Amino acid sequence: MALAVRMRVPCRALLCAGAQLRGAALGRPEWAAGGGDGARRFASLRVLVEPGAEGRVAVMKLKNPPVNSLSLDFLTEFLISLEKLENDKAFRGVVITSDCPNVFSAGLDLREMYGRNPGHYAEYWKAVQELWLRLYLSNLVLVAAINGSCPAGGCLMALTSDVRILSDSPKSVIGLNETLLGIVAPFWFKDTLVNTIGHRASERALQLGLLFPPAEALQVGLVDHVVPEDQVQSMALSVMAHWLAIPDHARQLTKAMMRKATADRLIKQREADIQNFVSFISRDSIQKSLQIYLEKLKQKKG
Ligand SMILES: CCCCCCCCCC/C=C/CC(=O)SCCNC(=O)CCNC(=O)[C@H](O)C(C)(C)COP(=O)(O)OP(=O)(O)OC[C@H]1O[C@@H](n2cnc3c(N)ncnc32)[C@H](O)[C@@H]1OP(=O)(O)O
Repeated sequence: MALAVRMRVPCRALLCAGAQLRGAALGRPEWAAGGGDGARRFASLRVLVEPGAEGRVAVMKLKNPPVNSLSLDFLTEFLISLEKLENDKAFRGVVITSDCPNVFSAGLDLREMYGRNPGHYAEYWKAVQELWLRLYLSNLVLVAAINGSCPAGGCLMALTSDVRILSDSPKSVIGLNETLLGIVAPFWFKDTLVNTIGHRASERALQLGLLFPPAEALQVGLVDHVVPEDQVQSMALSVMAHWLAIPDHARQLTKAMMRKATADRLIKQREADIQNFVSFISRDSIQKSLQIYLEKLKQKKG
C-alpha cells in the first residue's frame, strides 16, 4: 500500500515486476548486496549503486559495456535501483555516472529498435517513457556526472538531472542528435531540451542534430559545469552538498512546480505516444536508416 501511495507514475510497479520476472527467467540473480553496509550497497548486472561518503548520497554507476546503451534489460535494472533509492528515506541525492571509459551513455539501444516486432517496440518504448518520467519527477536531487560521450537518449537522461557536470575531454560531446540517424526526437525529448536551453537554441540543436563539445555545451546551458575528467565526481559531490542544504520539502515542491506540466503532457498521452513510436520505427524507411547507421558504427572500427 505504501508503494501504491508513493507511485506518481502509472504502471511503474508492473514494469518492475516484469523486469524481475525477466531476470528470473534468464536464471540470474537480480541483486547482490555487498560490503559491510549491504543493505545500502547493491548491484544488478548493469547498475552499481554505492553510498557516497556521507551516506545521504548514492552514486549510481552505469555499467552496460561497451557504451552503456539503454537496452531493455538495462532500463529495467536501472528503474529498480532508482525505486529502491526513492523508497529509502536515508537517501536524499543521487549522482549518476558511467562505469564505462569515455562514454556516459550511447543513448537508446539501436538493437532494440531495429529488426524487432511491434510488441517488442511497444514494450521498449514504455520502458523509455518510464525512465524519463521517474527521473524527471524524482524527489531526489539528481546530479549527472557526465564522464564521456552523451548523445541522444544519454543526453535525455542527463537532462532529467537537476545539475550536469561534464568532463573536459574531446570525447565528451552531448546533445540530441536524432536527426543525424534519420529519426525524430519525440516531443517530450524536445520539451526537456527547451526547458533547459530555451526555444531558439533547441530548434537549432534539434534540427541540426548537434553534439556540443564541452565549452559549447556550457555556453548554451546544456551543462552547468565543465571540469577536468578526474574532478567530475568530486565536483558532483560538492554541487550536491549545496543542493542538499535546501530543505527537501521546499525544493521538491518547487521542482514539481517547474516540471509537472511537462511530465503531464506525456502522462496524458502515453499510449498514443507508444503507438506513434511503434508505427514510426516500423516504417521501412526508418528501419533502413537505422540499418545504415548501425553499419556505419561497425565500419568505424575496420
Ligand atoms: C513524427 C513522428 C515522431 C514519432 C516518435 C518516434 C521517435 C523515435 C525516436 C527514437 C529516439 C532515439 C534516441 C536515441 O538514443 S537513438 C541512439 C543514438 N545514439 C547514437 O547516435 C550514438 C551511437 N554511438 C556512438 O556514437 C559511439 O558508439 C560512441 C557512443 C561515441 C562511443 O564510441 P566508441 O568508439 O567508444 O564505441 P563504438 O562506436 O566502437 O561502439 C562500440 C559498440 O557499441 C555499439 N553501439 C554504439 N552505440 C550503440 C547504440 N546506441 N545502440 C546499440 N549499440 C551501440 C557499436 O555498434 C559497437 O558495436 P560492435 O562492437 O558490435 O561493433
